[in-house]
Amino acid sequence: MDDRLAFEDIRYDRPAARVARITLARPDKHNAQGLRMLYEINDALDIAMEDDDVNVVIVAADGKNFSSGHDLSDRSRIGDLRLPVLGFGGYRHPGPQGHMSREQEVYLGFCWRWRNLPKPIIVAVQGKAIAGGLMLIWPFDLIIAADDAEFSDPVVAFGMNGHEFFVHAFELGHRKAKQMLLTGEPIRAEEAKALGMVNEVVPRAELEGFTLAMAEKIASRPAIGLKTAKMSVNQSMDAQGLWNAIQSAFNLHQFGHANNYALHGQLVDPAGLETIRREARASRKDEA
Ligand SMILES: C/C=C/C(=O)SCCNC(=O)CCNC(=O)[C@H](O)C(C)(C)COP(=O)(O)OP(=O)(O)OC[C@H]1O[C@@H](n2cnc3c(N)ncnc32)[C@H](O)[C@@H]1OP(=O)(O)O
Repeated sequence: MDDRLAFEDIRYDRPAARVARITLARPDKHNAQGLRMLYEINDALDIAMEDDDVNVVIVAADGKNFSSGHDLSDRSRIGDLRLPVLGFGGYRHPGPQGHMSREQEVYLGFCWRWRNLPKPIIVAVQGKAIAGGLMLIWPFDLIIAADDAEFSDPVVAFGMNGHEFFVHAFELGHRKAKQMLLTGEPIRAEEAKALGMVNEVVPRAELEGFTLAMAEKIASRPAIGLKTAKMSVNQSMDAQGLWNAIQSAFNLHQFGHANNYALHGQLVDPAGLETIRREARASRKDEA
């Protein structure tokens, strides 16, 4: 057995011929993404890419919510878990310098790498995908949403511009991107589909089966056609300046952390967390 399959925060399985599936498996924390989860996803994607019997990958999540974003309680450090795979280096520098290196590795680096992998990757989303949770969705190719899915990036409340893989305007159009960021409010599944951000919306109970059926259909096609079609669409977005836009926003993101560091002695404005939690509680009351 491949040693890398001994995962803790995800599962890797093969639910159908030529289909691999990665499942986020921390439902008690709403699939908050600590370093371990991010490195495990990266390893699992490597396994799927190296396997010539896999044509398509599904990314799914256990539990009520797809992901609550970065694990705000994670105190592990790059190098505690395994050697860095992208090697930006400088992770141990204090303050914003080291923080920027770490975010280049585990957020920007991973997301851009995942976005450019040669096989199609389909994400199945239910419940909330908050801030960094979008980084486990937007790098991938097709998005199937349950009818209860909602997408938000409320981190302006932390004094930040948004999460680190800044493709918001490409995903939503510039006006909706601004609304999402400036208000912190979620975009729900049907609206996300109308905006072209989500491919299909299905009842929650049908999410797994629908996604698997689509994956099997795609997986029956030749790998070279899948790879070149994916690359061609990606390159048309590259030609519109996607990568340059992402990097510019990443630099502003680092400025935001440095500013918070200077003002609050930490990388985010601590008042923001309470704002986000209060608004999440209020939205649950509205739903009840
Ligand atoms: C640039 C920055 C990017 C980022 O991604 S920053 C992170 C942004 N995300 C958030 O701020 C999300 C905060 N979490 C929430 O708003 C709520 O949670 C939810 C709406 C997701 C769920 O609410 P409910 O159903 O009431 O569950 P619960 O009691 O709040 O959470 C259950 C357990 O999950 C932990 N948890 C939730 N989100 C995170 C997280 N992002 N990082 C670490 N832990 C998290 C809690 O603390 C708690 O834990 P325990 O059971 O031990 O008390």
